[in-house]
Amino acid sequence: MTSRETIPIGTRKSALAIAQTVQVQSALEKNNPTRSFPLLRMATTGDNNQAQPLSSIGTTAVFTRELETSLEKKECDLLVHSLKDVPTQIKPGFVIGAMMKREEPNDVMVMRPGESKALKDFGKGDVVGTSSVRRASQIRRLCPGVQVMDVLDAADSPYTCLLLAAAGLLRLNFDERITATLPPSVMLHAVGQGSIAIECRADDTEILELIKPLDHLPTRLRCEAERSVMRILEGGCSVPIGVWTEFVYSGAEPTDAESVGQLRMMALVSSLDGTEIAETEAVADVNGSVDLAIDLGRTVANQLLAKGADRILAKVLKDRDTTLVPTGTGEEKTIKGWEV
Ligand SMILES: NCc1[nH]cc(CCC(=O)O)c1CC(=O)O
Repeated sequence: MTSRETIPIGTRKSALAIAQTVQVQSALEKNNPTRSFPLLRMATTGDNNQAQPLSSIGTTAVFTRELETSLEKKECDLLVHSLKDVPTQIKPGFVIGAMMKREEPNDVMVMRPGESKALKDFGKGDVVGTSSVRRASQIRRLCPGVQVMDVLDAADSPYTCLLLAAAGLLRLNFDERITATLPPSVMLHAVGQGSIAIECRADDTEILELIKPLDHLPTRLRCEAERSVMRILEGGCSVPIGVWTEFVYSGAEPTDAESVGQLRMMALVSSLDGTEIAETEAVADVNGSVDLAIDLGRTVANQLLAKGADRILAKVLKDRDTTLVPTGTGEEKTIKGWEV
């Protein structure tokens, strides 16, 4: 087969999606100066139904399905996604050929310019803006009495703060709007948060070779471990699972960026009101092996199940059907989406 000169990249149209895709495009252009990588921009089910609950339009692949159809029809040869949005079970015939070096995976707090308030001082009267059930349940647990409101709900701004992913803000050059970065002792981030995934057809060896240099092993190992936890727990649906992964070293931290020590993972599953929680952690020598990273995820998932995660998840899924969620203030609100 002759090598392709023009390699279209499929992407969503949002500002964040385009910023991420341009990052991939630049890296590919740099490594392959004789080839071109035009962008093919598409709207997805998730983009077309922003006023509707994600749960009512289907919870899986709402941001990836149309892109995969286009990849299948060979209208494009690779897709760029936030790894966080990619279902843990990839459709047969497709693979994540690269997970790019992870941006800061943490969630952050954004307040009005010049304002700041420590989360420990949050309570009754404070309104926290987020559409994520994972962030909402952890913040309710940490700050009893706070009101959590969907970001889409507010006409004017009643919020003390918003909770968002650091990665999205950094990629859109809103660094200065970050009031505080939340460490894992405060909030565990979403599975895969902060990494960009490049998806291609599983049998397209030419593209697999082309994107291989963009795969970052430490990121791959961390994210495969995280996705393994989710795959076991979710049963196909988005649920409030928070994770944290890091490499730990017995001696001094090595200077080699690709070096991987022991992989440590923390994880939790929380009820929507934050009152019930299963949390755990584990460490394993993964020796650069994706299979061993996946095993660590399995161990963590089983520890969570032993601590009652299945009961909490069953309740969360039941609450999702009614879409009414207690806010901790005695009121009930409708969750518009099931972003994690
Ligand atoms: N939920 C939508 C979404 N999907 C990916 C990101 C940010 C980038 C990333 O997590 O890698 C965001 C925004 C956010 O959660 O604040």
